[in-house]
Amino acid sequence: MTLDQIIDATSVMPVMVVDRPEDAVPLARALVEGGIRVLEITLRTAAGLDAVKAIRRDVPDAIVGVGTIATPAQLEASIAAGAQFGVSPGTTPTLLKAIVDSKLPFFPGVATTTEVMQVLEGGLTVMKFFPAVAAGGVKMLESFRGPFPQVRFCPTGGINAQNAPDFFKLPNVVCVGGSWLTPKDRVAAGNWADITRLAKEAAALKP
Ligand SMILES: O=C(O)C(=O)C[C@H](O)[C@H](O)COP(=O)(O)O
Repeated sequence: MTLDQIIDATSVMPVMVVDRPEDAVPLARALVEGGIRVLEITLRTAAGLDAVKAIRRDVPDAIVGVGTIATPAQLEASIAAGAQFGVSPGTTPTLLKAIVDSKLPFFPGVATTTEVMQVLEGGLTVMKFFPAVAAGGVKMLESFRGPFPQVRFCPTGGINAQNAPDFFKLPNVVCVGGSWLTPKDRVAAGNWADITRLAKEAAALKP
């Protein structure tokens, strides 16, 4: 899959923190049922890569990416687990080189103009803007448009159903990411119906 195909399939990208491996497949199914197919599984928990493998195997309609990739070794492990794309919170020169070499569709994280320029040096023009609200939110992305009209962003961090529409109004926003679709208490309780409801609401946010 190409990065553009992934972008076309997404509007809100759920940032999933999977604590219990057995939650991965039902959680992914609940999101897909609600119309959210492009999923980011973070490496914040030990279960992350096993969750990717399980969802790739059992939820064929999902498009599965790995988030929180911070090192080339994590990138390699993500590809081995079946990641269809990657996401990082920030971008070091070492990680950028590994991303470019791997050819894996990727949303490298940036929060400043210098970081945007460093990622552009690697030839990548789609970036995760993180932490979106704390780093300047809508105003910052509007300001990025002047010097970087070719760059498209997936803002993540502090975004929810209330403020997401403000981001979708920006021409340089292709999707938004967030953890609000997968509240910890709902996942812990196995309340998949509620997750499907949140996914349906989120899927309707992008005009
Ligand atoms: O773990 C990662 O890979 C990250 O980069 C951070 C997440 O994308 C944000 O923490 C999600 O933000 P919230 O929606 O505000 O919870």
